[in-house]
Amino acid sequence: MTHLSLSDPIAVTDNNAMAMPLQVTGLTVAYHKKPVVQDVSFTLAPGRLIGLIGPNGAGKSTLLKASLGLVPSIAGDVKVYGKTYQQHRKKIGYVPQRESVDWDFPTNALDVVLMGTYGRLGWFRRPGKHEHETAMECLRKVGMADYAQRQISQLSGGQQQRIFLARALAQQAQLYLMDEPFAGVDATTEKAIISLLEQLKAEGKTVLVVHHDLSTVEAYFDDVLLLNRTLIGVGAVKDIFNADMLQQTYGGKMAVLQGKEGIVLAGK
Ligand SMILES: Nc1ncnc2c1ncn2[C@@H]1O[C@H](COP(=O)(O)OP(=O)(O)OP(=O)(O)O)[C@@H](O)[C@H]1O
Repeated sequence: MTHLSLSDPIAVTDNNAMAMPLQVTGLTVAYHKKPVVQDVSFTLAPGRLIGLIGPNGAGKSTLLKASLGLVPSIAGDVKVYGKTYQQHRKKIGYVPQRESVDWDFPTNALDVVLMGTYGRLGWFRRPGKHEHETAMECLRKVGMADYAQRQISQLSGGQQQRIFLARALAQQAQLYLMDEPFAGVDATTEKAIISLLEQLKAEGKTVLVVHHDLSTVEAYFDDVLLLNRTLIGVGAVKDIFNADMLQQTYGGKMAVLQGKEGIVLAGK
């Protein structure tokens, strides 16, 4: 029998070397027995910005929440870098819808961003100097350093959105799931957010973004997921973001017009 000494190289077989950031297979989620996401399967590749597109009530938020284990699924499987969400929790950063949060909670902006560092700290360790510096750096990146001590209830909607992004950045995740980060923000904030997303992509991270403005999809994203309870399509924007696929996604609710400036939706 041979024994390894401490100086021997240890061969590690990494079964997950090729594991993708997010792999969803046959996912079905129901509220009160009514399926709102049905048999959805897709894989997200590393270093991509992906738009999750679909009409109101299509199941976009539910799909994100189910991927994170925040709502139970009744069928299917979700793998994050080849493992369960619980095993790779630290690799995912989640930006929920702004309305889903109690902004009257008495805390300041810096503390909200510090919460992003908790996952890396583990139990019983309080954030120290290093975590404070990380949180301040993230606030700087979203242009909110001057508001660090401000109560979150006293921030505007767009500023709250930036704080959420800073918190996600502080998590130093590999995969980000963002629920409408552009909702209710002005043009300057929108530009700041998109340049942040591009930075994350340049670092090899994957960002899935629920997005409603069809006129910016081609400019912002590499890929799209088209959802209306079932998955209508997934792929590169240039391949599947077209009037025909959008008609299938939005159904009779909208007329999809191909204008000079891109896709235009008109209510019927
Ligand atoms: N907690 C819940 N309990 C019961 N039904 C729910 C719950 N959350 C969402 N739903 C329903 O599930 C469906 C999908 O909702 P979801 O919020 O995932 O859609 P969405 O695509 O994100 O919509 P929007 O674009 O309007 O934000 C909707 O019909 C909604 O009413």
